[in-house]
Amino acid sequence: MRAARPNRGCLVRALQDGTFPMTQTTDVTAGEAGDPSQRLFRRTAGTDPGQGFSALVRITRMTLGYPGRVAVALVSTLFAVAAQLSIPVLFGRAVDETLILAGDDAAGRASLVAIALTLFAVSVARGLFTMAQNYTAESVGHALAHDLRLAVYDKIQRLPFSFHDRTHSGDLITVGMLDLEGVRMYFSTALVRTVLLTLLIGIGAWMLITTDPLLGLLALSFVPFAAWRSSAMQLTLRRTWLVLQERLAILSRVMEENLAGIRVVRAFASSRHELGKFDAASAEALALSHDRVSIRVKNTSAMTLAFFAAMGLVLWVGGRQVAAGEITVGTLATFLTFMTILQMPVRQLGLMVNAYARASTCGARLFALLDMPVEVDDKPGARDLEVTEGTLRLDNVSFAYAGSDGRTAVTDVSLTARRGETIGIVGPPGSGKTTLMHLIPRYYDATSGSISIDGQDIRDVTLSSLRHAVAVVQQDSFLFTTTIENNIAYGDPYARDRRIRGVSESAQLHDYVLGLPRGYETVVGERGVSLSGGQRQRLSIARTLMLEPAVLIFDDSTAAIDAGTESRIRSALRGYAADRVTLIVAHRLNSLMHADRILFLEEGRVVEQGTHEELLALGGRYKALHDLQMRPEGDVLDEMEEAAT
Ligand SMILES: Nc1ncnc2c1ncn2[C@@H]1O[C@H](COP(=O)(O)OP(=O)(O)OP(=O)(O)O)[C@@H](O)[C@H]1O
Repeated sequence: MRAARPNRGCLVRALQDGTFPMTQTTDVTAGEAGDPSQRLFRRTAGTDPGQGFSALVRITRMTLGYPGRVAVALVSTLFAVAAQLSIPVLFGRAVDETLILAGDDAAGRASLVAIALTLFAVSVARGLFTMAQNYTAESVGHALAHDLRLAVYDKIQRLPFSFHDRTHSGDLITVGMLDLEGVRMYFSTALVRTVLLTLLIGIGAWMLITTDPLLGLLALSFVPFAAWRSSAMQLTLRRTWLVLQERLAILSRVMEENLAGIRVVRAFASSRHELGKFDAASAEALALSHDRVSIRVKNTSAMTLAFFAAMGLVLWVGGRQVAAGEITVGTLATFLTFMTILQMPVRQLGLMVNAYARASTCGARLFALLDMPVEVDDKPGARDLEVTEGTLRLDNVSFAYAGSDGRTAVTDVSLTARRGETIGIVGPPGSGKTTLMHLIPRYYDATSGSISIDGQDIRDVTLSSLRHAVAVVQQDSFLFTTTIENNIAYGDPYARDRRIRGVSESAQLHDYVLGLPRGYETVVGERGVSLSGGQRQRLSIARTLMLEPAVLIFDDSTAAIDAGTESRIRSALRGYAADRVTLIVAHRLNSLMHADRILFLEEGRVVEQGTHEELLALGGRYKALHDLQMRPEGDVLDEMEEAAT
């Protein structure tokens, strides 16, 4: 019976409680319980205050790595504040001078002109210093972001496969883009603005209060309210922004999955169901966006009201004082001008508070990623692998994936393969063939036992030398969006054309490429010419053949190639295989029955091994598989029908 489709309400609820129906790998919370590092990527999860504070200290220290630019930014801020504070004073004096100019007083006029010119010069200076402050502060942020971006990229390259198994690539990209942005803004929006606002409000308040305490307090009365509302607004906006980010991430994953699986969606006529998922995610994002606009509008209006109320009070009280001759009109103008100047920075105080909050959480997440241990890495003092005899040896190798509760995917596998030998590995799906192959180039480290090449334990040699010596033609043949030639020469960008053509011929790709209008210059990959599965696999084989490794692994990499082409590839590689150990994982026995030895894996263990003939004579699992594959299809179907009746 077909399960009922979830209605829209269910989908919205599912989005809210994080149980949105998606594949396991796309669920942001997947694996979180067993793996604390995954909490790193929950954007709405709170950061430990201690971690947040140490992140701020660390960003500040990193910022000091650009002392010249930091000094220029801070000095420019000081001068910009000084210029800004003198504007209301000069303006007040200009007003008083104007009033004194009742008669045609030449000296008074000259003084007014001098004040006007000074005011102009101070305004220009203020503009120039503010420009220098903004430019240098931003440039410090960008330089820091550049360094961190490289560090994040480098880290992602070095993090173990087990980490990538559990982590959605979109989450890593988010850390590398959004979190980095939060850290980038720290110096200009948090630190420099703190200096600016402290000086501006501090010195300004002192100037006003010493001039007239009552009027000064009235002029500053809007500051605490505006600062509070602005900070509260920004922090609320930030919280909703984080939720919005998660909603948008879900939206983009729904879209990504739909694009990647467009054929499945169409084939199952599920467009309406998929549209429902997308609609639910989008409606959530829309509702949040409305909330955000409403928060912003309400708070901005409240701050404007507070400012004009304070201004009204200053005018009322100040006007009475002017009438009573206690202060001059110029002094009142100074107070009003100062309020106008102070208004914008105070209203933006929330941005500063937000910049601290953002930098602390973004920084904590970013540093958690950067500080993550690289499980598979070079040992201190590791030496390059030296291949002499070219012998590969596995001694009682076992392996369990992280989070598998100790259930081993590979158990006690031992094997010795000498140069020139070909070893076939066969077994039912999930029996551990790929896992075993991934232990040899150290994509994962064996949980117990050891693997060595020419007597050197692979954990004692450098990873780069090991991966030059062990090449894997993967199950999934990933192509870069570039020419066929560049894709083949990926492991050796300076390879001569002749060599590229040679490996392409061995992989039975050459004739196909020559048939393309642009030949080896044809661009492939996501947006280029689409190659068939078999052509992609042949390209992937050609790319690996460029490496001249000591151990060559074919991980079910000829499954999409027809038997005739595969046999031609095998013949072409005969000489090549004589110079190295070749391991062939395959489901089709035709692909490996020529091997010198064949291992039959079941539930991670080698249950049978020998040559093709020996295994047939043994009459065990290999023979059963052989009989199944070699029998005419009709016989198998008859047998299945018989079993069913
Ligand atoms: N990255 C992973 N994380 C956790 N478990 C995994 C991972 N990859 C594979 N496994 C599990 O390890 C076991 C062996 O998988 P493996 O891919 O090695 O089998 P296989 O024999 O190569 O299968 P197939 O023939 O289908 O390619 C399976 O139970 C599988 O679910």
